[in-house]
Amino acid sequence: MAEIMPHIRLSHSQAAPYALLPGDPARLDRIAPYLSEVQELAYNREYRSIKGLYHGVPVMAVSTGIGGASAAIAVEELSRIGVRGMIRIGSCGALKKGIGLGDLILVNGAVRDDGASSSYVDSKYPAIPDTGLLIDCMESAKALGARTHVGIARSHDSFYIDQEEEICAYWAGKGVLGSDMETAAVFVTGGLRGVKTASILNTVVEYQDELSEQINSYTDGESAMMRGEQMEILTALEAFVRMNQSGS
Ligand SMILES: O=P(O)(O)O[C@H]1O[C@H](CO)[C@@H](O)[C@H]1O
Ligand SMILES: O=c1cc[nH]c(=O)[nH]1
Repeated sequence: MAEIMPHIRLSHSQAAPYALLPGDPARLDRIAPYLSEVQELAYNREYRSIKGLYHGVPVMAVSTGIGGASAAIAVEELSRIGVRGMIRIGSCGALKKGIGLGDLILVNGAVRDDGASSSYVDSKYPAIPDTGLLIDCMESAKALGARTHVGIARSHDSFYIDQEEEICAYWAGKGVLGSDMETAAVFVTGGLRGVKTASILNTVVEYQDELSEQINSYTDGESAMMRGEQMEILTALEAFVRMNQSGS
C-alpha cells in the first residue's frame, strides 16, 4: 500500500503535480469554486487538502497553518508524494507606503527571520523562488490586471514581540516590501528538495496601520483584501497552466 504521509495524511496516488499553499485552511473554500471535479482529500491538524482541475490541469490546494515550521513539513511531505510545483498564496502586512489593501506582492526573495529555514541550512543559503515560476506568476498577474509589486518579503515567527515596530521599521528601511510567516521556509525547503516554489502575498495591512483591526476585517466579502485573495488564487492557477504548458 502507498505510504501515507504522517501530517498531510496523503499518499502518492492522491497527488497532483502542482499545489497551492495557503496558510489558512478556510481559504480552500474560496479556492474550490475555481476548480472542476473537486475532491476533499484530508484534514489533519492545520493540513486540509483538496484536489481538482483548472483548465484541465490537475491541481491540489493544501493549507500549511501559521508559521515556517508547519509550512516546511507541508513542502517536505508534498514533495515526497510527487508534487513538483508549489505556490504559497498568503496574506501579508506591507512594509512600504503606497502598497494598498489587496495589492499583491510577488516575492523574489525572503529575509530569513524564521526558525524553520535556519534549522535546515545556514542563513547564507538564499530564500528565493524558482525563477521560471516567478516569471509565470508575473505574466499571469499582468494578464489578469492585478495590482502587483515584485520584491523582497520578510518571514518572521511572531507578531507580538516587544520590538516588533522597530524591527519592521528596520526592514522597511532596507527596501523590504512586506511581512509574512512562511515564504522563507517554503523557498528554502523547496530549494533544498528540488521543488519549484513561488509566493504571492495579498496585502491585508497597510504600512503603519493598526494590525489587529485590519486582520479582523479580512473576511469581509466586499473588501479589497478579498479581491486581492481572488487575484492571488487566479494568478497562481494561471501560473500552473503556464508551467504545465512549458513541460517543466
Ligand atoms: O494568510 P496566511 O497564508 O495564513 O498568512 C499570514 O497570515 C498568518 C498570520 O495572520 C500567517 O500565517 C501569515 O503568514
Ligand atoms: O502584518 C502581517 C499581516 C499578515 N501576516 C503577517 O505576517 N504580517
